[in-house]
Amino acid sequence: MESKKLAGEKAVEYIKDGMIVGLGTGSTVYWTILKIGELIKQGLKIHGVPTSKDTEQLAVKMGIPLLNLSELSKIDLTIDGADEVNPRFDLIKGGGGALLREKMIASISERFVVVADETKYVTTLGKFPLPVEVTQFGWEITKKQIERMGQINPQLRLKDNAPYITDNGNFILDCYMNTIEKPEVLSVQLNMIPGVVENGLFVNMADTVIIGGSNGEIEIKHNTI
Ligand SMILES: O=C[C@H](O)[C@H](O)[C@H](O)COP(=O)(O)O
Repeated sequence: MESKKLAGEKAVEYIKDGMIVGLGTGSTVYWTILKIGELIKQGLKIHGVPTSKDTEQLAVKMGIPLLNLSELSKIDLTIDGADEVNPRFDLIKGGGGALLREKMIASISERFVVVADETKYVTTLGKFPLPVEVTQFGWEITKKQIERMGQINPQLRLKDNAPYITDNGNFILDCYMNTIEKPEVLSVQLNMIPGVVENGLFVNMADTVIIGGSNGEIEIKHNTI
């Protein structure tokens, strides 16, 4: 928790007065949102755009004024967590089920800052099962089509013994693979399957990655690729 807090709180240094800030989802960016709440009490003026219903609730609780994505054409800065990050600034996201809104918001952000603890930084993506958001309608067929791609084992995500339902009313297939050699290829292939709404690969989208270490140190990596 301490390394998540380190990374999460550090990210507020990228926020400037007047910015529109995309607010990610999860237990690392949680610390960013709490810190933003404190700064707002001290006079910081920003607007947030939440990437999930959970984040919306937390942001409201912290007194962060919010904007709706549909009112905007761009976002100054988005801060979000990740399940895995590789040295090419590719990410796996969606462990908390928020991948679609997160990707939509990151895609219109001028700067995308990722906060993570050191366990998330890996040489090759894929140990963490890749979340793929699919329509409820015909999800079994979508699952079969993903299986047919080979070396992928998609499993319907469950919560309390029932299918997990995203904020967008869809299901999630967690795809077990072990290694993802070419995230840029896999991402396109998955999104071409009818019934796939979005996948959790964020290919070279991060501009900055802030990594919190268990030794209390913070490492900041800037994307120059
Ligand atoms: O859907 C959830 C998001 O992609 C999260 O940002 C990701 O799962 C990382 O979450 P955490 O910081 O809790 O590990």
